[in-house]
Amino acid sequence: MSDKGSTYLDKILAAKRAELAAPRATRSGALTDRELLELGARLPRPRDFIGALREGPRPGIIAEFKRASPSAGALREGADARQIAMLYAAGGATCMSVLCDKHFQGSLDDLRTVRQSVALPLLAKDFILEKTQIVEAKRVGADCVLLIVAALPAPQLRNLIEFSHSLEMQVLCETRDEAEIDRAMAAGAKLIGVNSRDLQTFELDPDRAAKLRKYVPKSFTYVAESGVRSIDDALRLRDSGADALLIGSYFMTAEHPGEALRELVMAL
Ligand SMILES: O=P(O)(O)OC[C@@H](O)[C@@H](O)c1c[nH]c2ccccc12
Repeated sequence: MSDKGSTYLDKILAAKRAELAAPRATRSGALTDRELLELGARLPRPRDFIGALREGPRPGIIAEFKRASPSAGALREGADARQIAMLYAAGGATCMSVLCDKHFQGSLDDLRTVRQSVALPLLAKDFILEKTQIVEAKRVGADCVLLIVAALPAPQLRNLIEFSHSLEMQVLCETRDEAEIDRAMAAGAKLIGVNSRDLQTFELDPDRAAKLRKYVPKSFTYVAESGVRSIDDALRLRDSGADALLIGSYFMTAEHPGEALRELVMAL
């Protein structure tokens, strides 16, 4: 891909900025920081996403609802968020992730549907650039939000982490190298993800999450994100010391997503 040097991530972020700049129907669109905090604080208290990963069997599985991806196209025709969520819960997922961005054919409505269907802690998987998005994610029932280090300058990253924490929401801070891991930890993240897929090119480096494990102290919770395509892949990541595995496509493309998940959980 990459016309004129712009990457997948650049394009998705540009689209997200345009979306955020457009007049919004939601109530939180034009609020001050203080009003946002007040609004967000009144919403129901989130579940303990990190606690579930640390207390459950290791590694915990964060099973992702993902209709499509820019690199692979549609993963599951007509995927139903409620049905998949119930299969994931019954199959033994520790937590769930729901893709909310339109480039993945996702939406906040999917997250709301999943929240109404299962009691698992939920991650809002979106490209978050501002506080309104965190309040909106909380409003539809997210317990944790994704913040991508490569998408956020350091002060903004710290600010969004603090804001999430003040709403009692947790943050999965996504990184791709040692420098980004350092930035995530310095910004106050407790849950650190390493994405084995490069969001600039969507290329997969299957060993990345295992290789970078050593840069994150055990007091943090470490998530290996993307690229699990077999039970062997999951076992390798377990053996590298990942606390949790974030898996989408493998389950979404399985004939029986709940069975594929159950088999994987049994093997770990
Ligand atoms: O489908 P996979 O390879 O199992 O990957 C899941 C998840 O890690 C991936 O969807 C993801 C990780 N970080 C992201 C950031 C934005 C969008 C998507 C992602």
